[in-house]
Amino acid sequence: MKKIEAIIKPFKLDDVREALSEAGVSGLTVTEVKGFGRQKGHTELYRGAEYVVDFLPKVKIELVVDDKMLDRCIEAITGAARTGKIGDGKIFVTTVEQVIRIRTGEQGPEAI
Ligand SMILES: Nc1ncnc2c1ncn2[C@@H]1O[C@H](COP(=O)(O)OP(=O)(O)OP(=O)(O)O)[C@@H](O)[C@H]1O
Repeated sequence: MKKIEAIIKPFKLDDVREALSEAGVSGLTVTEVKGFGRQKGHTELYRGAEYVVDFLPKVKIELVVDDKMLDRCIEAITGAARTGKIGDGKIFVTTVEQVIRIRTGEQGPEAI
């Protein structure tokens, strides 16, 4: 099982959610976040050190999927979230050891 964390532009959330639903995703978590990448966010010099003084609002989508769904989900997110302009975001993928559905006690891919 894999966890996908995607940081996207907030106005792309509906498109990404729709694309992921079409890809067969059954659940996800969305959080409003702030951040900066290589090109956005301003830096300031203060006593010789650089400080970040500006964070841009972004949306973080988290979903855990079966391994065989991973590529399809990444394609859905990149296809729906891309504008081609800077700040389109990033996708991080990590391995998930266990998933438990609290109501039933199911574990593993069945619990996703
Ligand atoms: N290495 C990172 N770790 C954690 N979050 C990150 C990282 N890089 C980017 N982010 C998050 O992703 C958001 C979007 O990143 P962004 O698209 O600006 O990255 P970038 O590398 O500058 O890409 P681009 O060249 O397309 O602008 C950031 O605002 C931040 O929240």
